Amino acid sequence: MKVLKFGGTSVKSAEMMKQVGEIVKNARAEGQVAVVVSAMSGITDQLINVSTLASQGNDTYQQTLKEIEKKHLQCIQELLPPQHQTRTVATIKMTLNELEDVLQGLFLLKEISPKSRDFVMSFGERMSSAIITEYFKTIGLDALLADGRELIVTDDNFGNAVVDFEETDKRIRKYFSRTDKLIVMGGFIGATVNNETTTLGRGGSDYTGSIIAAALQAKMLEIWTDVDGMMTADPRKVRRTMVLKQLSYIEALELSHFGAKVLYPPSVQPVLAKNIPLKIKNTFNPAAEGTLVARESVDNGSPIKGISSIDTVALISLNGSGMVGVSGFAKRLFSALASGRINVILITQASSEHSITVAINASDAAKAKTLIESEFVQELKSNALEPVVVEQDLSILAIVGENMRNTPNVSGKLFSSLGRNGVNVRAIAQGSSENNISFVTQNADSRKALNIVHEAFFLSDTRVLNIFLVGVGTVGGTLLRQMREQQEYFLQEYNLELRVTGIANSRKMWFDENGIHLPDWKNVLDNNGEAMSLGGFAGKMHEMNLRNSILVDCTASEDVVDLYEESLQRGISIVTPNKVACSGRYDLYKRLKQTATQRGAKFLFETNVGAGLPVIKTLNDLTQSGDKILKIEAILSGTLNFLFNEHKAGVSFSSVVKKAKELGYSEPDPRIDMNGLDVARKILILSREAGAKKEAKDVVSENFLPEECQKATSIEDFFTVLPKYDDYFETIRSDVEKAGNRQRYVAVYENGNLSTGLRVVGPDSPFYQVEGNDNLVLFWTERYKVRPLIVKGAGAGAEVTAAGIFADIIRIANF
Ligand SMILES: NC(=O)C1=CN([C@@H]2O[C@H](COP(=O)(O)OP(=O)(O)OC[C@H]3O[C@@H](n4cnc5c(N)ncnc54)[C@H](OP(=O)(O)O)[C@@H]3O)[C@@H](O)[C@H]2O)C=CC1
Ligand SMILES: N[C@@H](CC=O)C(=O)O
Repeated sequence: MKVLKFGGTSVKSAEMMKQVGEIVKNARAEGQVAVVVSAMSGITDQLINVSTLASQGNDTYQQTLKEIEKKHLQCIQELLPPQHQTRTVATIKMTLNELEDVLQGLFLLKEISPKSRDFVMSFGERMSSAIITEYFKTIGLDALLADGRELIVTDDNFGNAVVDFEETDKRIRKYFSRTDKLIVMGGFIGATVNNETTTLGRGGSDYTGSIIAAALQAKMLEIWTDVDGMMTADPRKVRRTMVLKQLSYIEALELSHFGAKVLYPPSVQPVLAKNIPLKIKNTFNPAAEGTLVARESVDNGSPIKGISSIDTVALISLNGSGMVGVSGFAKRLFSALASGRINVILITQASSEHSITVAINASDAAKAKTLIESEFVQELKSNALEPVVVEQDLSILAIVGENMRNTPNVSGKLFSSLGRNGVNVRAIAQGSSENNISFVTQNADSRKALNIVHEAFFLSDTRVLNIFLVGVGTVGGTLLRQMREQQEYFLQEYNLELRVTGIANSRKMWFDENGIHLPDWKNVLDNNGEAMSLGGFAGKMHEMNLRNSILVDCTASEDVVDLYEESLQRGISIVTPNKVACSGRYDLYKRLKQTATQRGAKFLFETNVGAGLPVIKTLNDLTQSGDKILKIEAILSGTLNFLFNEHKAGVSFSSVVKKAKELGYSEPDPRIDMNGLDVARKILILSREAGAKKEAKDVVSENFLPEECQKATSIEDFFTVLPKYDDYFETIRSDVEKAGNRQRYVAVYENGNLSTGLRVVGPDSPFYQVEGNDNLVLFWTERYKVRPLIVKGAGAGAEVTAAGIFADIIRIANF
């Protein structure tokens, strides 16, 4: 004997009932079958609605009643051949007349009891089972309709009736022993010994199937629904979920308790007790393998089987020194909650015994608080207890799996992945069975947390980086092109998905949680983008709340820097070539680094010095390995070096400056290169990274830009003024060249002193042969005392800078 239970979506229409007919026919061909059906999808809610409206004296219930009738009659018309329709239509009409009478009674009395509500709710299953039984007969199945109320005996706890298994099993066995026919019955409903209709709780049709299967010692219970099986997580909230092939009863129970709606939790118990396998199958896709629930858990390559969540949770905490060492507090707390029939979902108590926290349904919070306050009225008055604390807008997430038992580092992996992404955990519970670790987070973090944990346990070989890029100019635009070219490579070779989820320039911003199609970013931003505001950008990025988020700042703006601290606080990493933050006030630089460390986020700015060259990394490697920096001497401006190398006889200085801008070497405003500010910022950053507590004012900096150029009102204006000084620069250049020397702009950090300035260097200087837009950095250290450690190469340009930013982004993936 096999018991097949079909849910509401499986019988929602004539078309679906035909599909059910096919499935049942195939099963029947292999042996004895019993079928349990739910009400047609949506009908139970409509029945609750009509009963509420009627009991409120609102006659619009009649309208909904008509809709219920229409849906069933239409189904009959589409499903049954004409000669079978009359009898079934008559049955349904009679049933609906009975319902109408009951509703009329509720309307007149203006009241409803749990008992009459159960009676009204029973009509959904009664009608769907009657229709499908008739249909089965038309396709050659020897179907016989059974009424659940004659077989399932319960107490009178209406709405959630408790089954009398002894009597129920007896009746089921007797009923089935009298016939070989295909028994069809509506699930969800039962009756008391006095024949009062009861219901078994929402989702109770699964339970009916399980009760029948257990009573008949069936070889299998199949739950046919609208998904391919139990998933590793809710697919509406998590992408790339997987169907679980096999679960143990315990795992299925744990997952369904914590919100996986595929299975109604009580339905596991009867089949578990009889060791009857349960299979979850998809009526819409019968070929899919489904999920088998059996005694044994299988190894699926992960210590956990799934993650589930409940999003309507409140925490209630009882704190106070009066609890310490005093027995009976917990008992009184739980008795108070039980007296209000309040279900406790999670419990935590600190070993100091100073506090107990329970998680309950949010809708019970006010009632729970009142009950607790009245139970502990004396202790609260005497301050032995602090006022009861209620926290709302919370979610519980649970990871579930029998293989967690005795597997070290499951909780380590769970909480470190959450911590790295800035998800705060409010409460934790793990049973000693180690089947489940539950934790409480803010509602706003629930979806993100699900994705983080899912990725950590099921997609450990695949990671997603969600990138929010502000600044899509010379460097940012090149970065987008490089990422587009490498996206496929990272996915294939490293299972790393680079998803650009937000972009902005100073005018427009655009977001796409699924990743912006990079070949089109410009069009999309220009044509679809909304007006840019930094508050709006940050707000949207925080609202999206995606795991592994990175804010990439490719502007030269001070305002964008204002976004860093809150982003890091929220666990969003920062990658930037913008030097403003690290060369601004020392306390901001320090705070950003500390916040990143505290929040498990990264703050990476390798391209602040030397563009794509590994200057900061080299310095960090030296200091972290215990070396001591004695001196840093460096050419740090690619633009200035380019100017000194390309300015030749017959080539005007101003034309070379223009070229440096066109080639993307200079700052958006080239005066920042030429007045020495860019180099001053870089040497300041290196000194800070070497451990010095320095401010911008500590850098003695030489500006060789004529005052009129400096004072130009705009960049355009600057380029108009600059040619006036071509002769001035040419005189300096030719004098230096005549003497066999070259000009260089050199920064030095030594003995705590910082300076930058022009130098005339001869062929014996290491700076003489630094070509094009190259940088050269000499690190003199305790270990590199005789000859310095040298970093050399292109120190400016969009390609190398974007590559350095890209490398920082990838470093985050590799942490
Ligand atoms: N070029 C190089 O070799 C190197 C550059 N860097 C640094 O890279 C950064 C970017 O330089 P680069 O690409 O040349 O500059 P660009 O001027 O070409 O691009 C700047 C981008 O930032 C946008 N932007 C400016 N202000 C804001 C704002 N407040 N909000 C949103 N977007 C803004 C601009 O938008 P819009 O177009 O609308 O104005 C533009 O998209 C600079 O900090 C520079 O110091 C670092 C190392 C090397
Ligand atoms: N403008 C800078 C670019 C990198 O910071 C330079 O020329 O070095």
